[in-house]
Amino acid sequence: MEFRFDLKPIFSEDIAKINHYLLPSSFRGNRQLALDHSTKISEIIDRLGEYSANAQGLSKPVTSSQKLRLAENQRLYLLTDVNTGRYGAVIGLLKVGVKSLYVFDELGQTRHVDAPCVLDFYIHDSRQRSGLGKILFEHMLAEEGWYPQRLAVDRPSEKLVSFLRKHYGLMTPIPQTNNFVIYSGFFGESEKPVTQQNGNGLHITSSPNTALFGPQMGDRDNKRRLRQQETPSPLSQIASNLPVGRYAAPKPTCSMSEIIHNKAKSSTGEPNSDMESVHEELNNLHLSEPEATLTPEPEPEEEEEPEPEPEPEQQPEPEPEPEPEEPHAENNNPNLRKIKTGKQQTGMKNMSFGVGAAVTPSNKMEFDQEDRGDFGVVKINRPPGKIMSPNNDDALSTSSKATAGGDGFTGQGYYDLKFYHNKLW
Ligand SMILES: CC(=O)SCCNC(=O)CCNC(=O)[C@H](O)C(C)(C)COP(=O)(O)OP(=O)(O)OC[C@H]1O[C@@H](n2cnc3c(N)ncnc32)[C@H](O)[C@@H]1OP(=O)(O)O
Repeated sequence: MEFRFDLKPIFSEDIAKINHYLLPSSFRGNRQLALDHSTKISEIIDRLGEYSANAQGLSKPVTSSQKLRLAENQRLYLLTDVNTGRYGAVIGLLKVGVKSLYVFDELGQTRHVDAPCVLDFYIHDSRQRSGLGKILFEHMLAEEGWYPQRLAVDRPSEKLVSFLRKHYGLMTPIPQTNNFVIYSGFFGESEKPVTQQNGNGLHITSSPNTALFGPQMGDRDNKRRLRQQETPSPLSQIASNLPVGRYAAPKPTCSMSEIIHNKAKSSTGEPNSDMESVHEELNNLHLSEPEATLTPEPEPEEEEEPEPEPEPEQQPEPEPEPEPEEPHAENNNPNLRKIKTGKQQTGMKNMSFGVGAAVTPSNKMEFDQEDRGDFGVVKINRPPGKIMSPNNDDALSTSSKATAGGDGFTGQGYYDLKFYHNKLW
C-alpha cells in the first residue's frame, strides 16, 4: 500500500511500534517533525484500518488513528517495505493491548484476567501467505514478552484461526460468552480462579454479574438441595439482596416505607410506640367486628376500583365507647391526620414483590401521614368506630359528606375511597 509521501524518513525499521502519540517508539526529533510524522502516520493507520475492516467484513474499522490516540494501553505494529515503489509501501498492521476480561477456564469457572490481546491483524492482500504475517507476529511477541498460548484474540477470522493453528499449534479454544477466543494453556499458575464456593454451594465471584445478581448456584445438585432445604420467604429474600450500584444510592426518606417497616420515630427520637397501640386497637376492633376485612379472601367488589357514583347512605353503628387516643407528639400537628388502611387503601394489588409480605392483606394499619396538598393523595373517610361531628370540616371527610352523606361508608358498608390529585399530575 503506497502513499503520496515518502515513508523512508518515518520508518527507520521494517517494523515500527506506534504508540498513542502516533509516533514510532524510536522517534527522535523536534516538535515540528513529530507533528509531521504523526500526521502522516495517522493517514496510514486510517487507510490500513479500513482495508483490515474490509478484509474481515466489518462495517467499520476497529483500528483508526483517533482510537489509538485515546487508547494509551494499546500498541500498533506497522510492517513496511521502504524499498517498494517510489516512496515505499506499508504491508500490514498488528494492534495489541492488555484488556481486563472475565473469562471461563476449562472447568467453566469465571476468572478475571488482565489479558494480552490481539485486537487487529492485517497483511495486505497482495502479500498474504508469504510468511510476512508470522514475521510481524513474532516481532510483536518478542517486543511485548508475550506467549502465543496466553493471548486472547478478539473475534479471530478464519484466516487468523488457521494462522494460529499452523504457526503456534493453538487448536483447542476454551468456550467463552464474549467475543474473545482463548486457547488451552491460556491460564498459567499465576491466575487463580476468582470463583470461590462457600458452604451453601454458592459461587461468589468478583464478576459484575455477581455484584448485580448476587452469588450463583454452583451446580444443579446444590441447587436442588438448597431448594429442598429452605424456601426463603419474600422478606428474607429482600433482606439478602443487598443493594448495589445505583440501587445502593441514598434514598430520600419515604414516609410510607417508614410506616410499613415500622421505623417511624417520635419527635423525641424514640421508636414510635404509637404503632403498637394502633395494632392493638385494631385487633380489638377486628375482634368486635368479625365481618370486617379480616376475611382472607375479599369479595370481588373489594378488588375493584372505587365506583365513581356514590352508594346509598348507610350509617355504621358507632362503638359505644371509643378508646381515647394515646397522646402523641405528632398528634398536635394540624398537618398530620390519622388514616386507617385496609387492603384497598394500601393498594396491595399493585404492591411490588416483597412489600406485600411486610403488610399482609389481612392486617390493617393506622398511621399518621403528613398532609401534602401538592401531591396526589388518597383521601379516606373517617376511621370506623369514630363518631364524626356533622360540622366537621376535616378535609378527609369533605368528599364523603358530598357523596355518601358523611358517614364514610358506601351503601355496601365498605370504606368510601376518593382519589384526589392535583390537575398537573
Ligand atoms: C483479531 C483479528 O485481527 S481477526 C482478523 C485477522 N485478519 C484477517 O482475517 C485479515 C485477512 N487476513 C490476513 O490479513 C492474513 O491472512 C493474516 C494476517 C491472517 C495472516 O497473515 P499471512 O501473512 O497470510 O500469514 P502467514 O503467511 O505468515 O501464514 C500463512 C498462514 O496463515 C493462514 N492463512 C493465511 N491466509 C489464509 C487464507 N486466505 N485462508 C486460510 N488460511 C490462511 C494459513 O494458516 C496460512 O498457512 P498456509 O498458507 O500453509 O495455509
